[in-house]
Amino acid sequence: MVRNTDQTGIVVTGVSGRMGQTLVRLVQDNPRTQLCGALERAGHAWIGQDIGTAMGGAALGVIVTADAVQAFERADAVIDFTAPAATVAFAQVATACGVVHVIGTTGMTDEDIAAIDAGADKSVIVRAGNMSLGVNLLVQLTRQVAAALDEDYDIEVIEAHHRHKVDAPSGTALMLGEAAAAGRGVTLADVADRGRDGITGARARGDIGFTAIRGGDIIGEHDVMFAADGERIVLRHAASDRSVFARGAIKAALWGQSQSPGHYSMLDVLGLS
Ligand SMILES: NC(=O)C1=CN([C@@H]2O[C@H](COP(=O)(O)OP(=O)(O)OC[C@H]3O[C@@H](n4cnc5c(N)ncnc54)[C@H](OP(=O)(O)O)[C@@H]3O)[C@@H](O)[C@H]2O)C=CC1
Ligand SMILES: O=C(O)C1=N[C@H](C(=O)O)C[C@H](O)C1
Repeated sequence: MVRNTDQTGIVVTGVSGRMGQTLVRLVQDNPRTQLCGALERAGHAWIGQDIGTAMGGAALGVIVTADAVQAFERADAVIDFTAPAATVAFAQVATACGVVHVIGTTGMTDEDIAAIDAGADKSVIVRAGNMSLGVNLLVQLTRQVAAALDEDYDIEVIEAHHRHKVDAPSGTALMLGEAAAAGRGVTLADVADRGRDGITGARARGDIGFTAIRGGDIIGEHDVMFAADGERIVLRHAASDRSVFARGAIKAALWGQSQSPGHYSMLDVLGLS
């Protein structure tokens, strides 16, 4: 693969995954980006194969590798939708190689995020539980509606995803919960009600509740409900194609090229912060 210096060179991690394959296609289709690396975990069946043929199409001239250092060294950005442990490890390599790290991985602990942020004084990190324009607008709307309504309105975040998803609540649900809490001027950790089961007692005033549905091939649906006596407001986003997340991630990788080191969100990328 010969690097085209007119294009932003992108490495995609977890290339055999749902988001990995979507990203490979969209990076390849975007005239401003060049796929210059394809990563999978050591021992994966795709290692050593051309990513295009591994995905069932034409060869793209990029061989799937488990060597992150070698892949990141010749890139401008890495787009990473994998798993928390992998993302923490990739963050160290991205910082060492000076590439923009766009992180879509969810389910991270506070310790994982602190480990990733350790590199933010030296490199550009863009992380968001949801990279779509629609959800980031929904985040802003949620904050505004929560600020306008008092605690007579019970806030519930309801999310639905495919049967393979391993983390709950979703990263998006947590973003929406944070936005609702910020609108109310409270800390989410103090008011979050997650995983009701059994004799839970009545709902506490001011709580923000979470419900996770898992089934079939649902790509990602999120409702924020404000329920009061006599009326209900529901803000809703439904994704019907993973390309909405991939397009946002590519936008972040391009935007990150002209930023100073730091930890950014998709709201920054979209000018909504
Ligand atoms: N922020 C956003 O907008 C979005 C975020 N996501 C998040 O992205 C993540 C991935 O989602 P999805 O694509 O559906 O999941 P998949 O399970 O389909 O894909 C994850 C990929 O990462 C690979 N992987 C895991 N560990 C490593 C490693 N150490 N090195 C290299 N590759 C590794 C997996 O390989 P293997 O199969 O061998 O484990 C797999 O190919 C999830 O956290 C999800 O919540 C998803 C959509 C949108
Ligand atoms: O795992 C997924 O699929 C998705 N994960 C993200 C999340 O946890 O919110 C974003 C999107 O909803 C799809």
